[in-house]
Amino acid sequence: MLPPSPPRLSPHPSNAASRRQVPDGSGYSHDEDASGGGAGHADAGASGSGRGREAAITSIGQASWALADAYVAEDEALLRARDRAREAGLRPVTPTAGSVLRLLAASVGAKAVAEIGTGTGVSGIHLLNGMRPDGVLTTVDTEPEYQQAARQAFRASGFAVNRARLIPGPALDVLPRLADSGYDLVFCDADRLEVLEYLAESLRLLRPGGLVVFAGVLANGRTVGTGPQPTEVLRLRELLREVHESDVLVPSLLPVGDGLLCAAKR
Ligand SMILES: C[S@@+](CC[C@H](N)C(=O)[O-])C[C@H]1O[C@@H](n2cnc3c(N)ncnc32)[C@H](O)[C@@H]1O
Repeated sequence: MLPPSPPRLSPHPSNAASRRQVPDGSGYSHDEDASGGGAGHADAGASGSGRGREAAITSIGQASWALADAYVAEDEALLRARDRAREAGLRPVTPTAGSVLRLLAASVGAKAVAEIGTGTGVSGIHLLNGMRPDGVLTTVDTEPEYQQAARQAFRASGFAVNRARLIPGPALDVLPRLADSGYDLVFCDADRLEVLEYLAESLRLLRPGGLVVFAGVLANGRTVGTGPQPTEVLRLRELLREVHESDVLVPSLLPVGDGLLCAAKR
């Protein structure tokens, strides 16, 4: 059965597509051109055949993902930050992934969160929304102009200036300066080639019971793809293996957005 169409939950016009966007589990990342026929395109005329059944399932999947993203109801400040990310060619977390970050931050009662990859502040706002009212987000990015946009977005969302510490610079230079066991949650969303180093740093930064979260671990399906893959995909596979085999981590791989790998530190 198709999920109910939610008139009050329909995506904001700036999320809904001027381009046609296919919610296929990678949220807003997957654009389809106006001629249709993309990988996730439902073929209503083919019902009854195997292909038709598959198309119907895909269509239900798309509707479900659209509902999940729309359910979050992002406010104006978040939508503006999202627009700025799009203009900058960045790929922020999807609304659903953002809501998971908010949930996780709230679940651990996060007072201190470290974020690698500020972007224009989309994930940062979701994290701040879940953190304790006196919590501080420490967020690192190589690009000062993205951080300036994020600073404005945090202000527009109503967060006091002292709720966010924005540190410009390469993550692997900045992270060693952050305190051991000083963080409740570490969110990694920067350079996929460095994910193994981010994991090592996260284990040092997290208190016992803290959470580490990696965005984009499915790499648009390439992580499970066959054939030769770029180095960043090989790194992501190593990350998945390392987290899975770790004695100190309790992991879960959520097929949300482009894949959220979450793990609690024992
Ligand atoms: C996908 S965007 C982050 C999006 C953001 N988390 C959000 O959801 O709004 C990745 C960001 O990582 C930053 N970045 C890339 N390599 C980095 C590095 N080595 N150290 C710190 N930041 C880096 C980029 O400048 C970019 O802003």
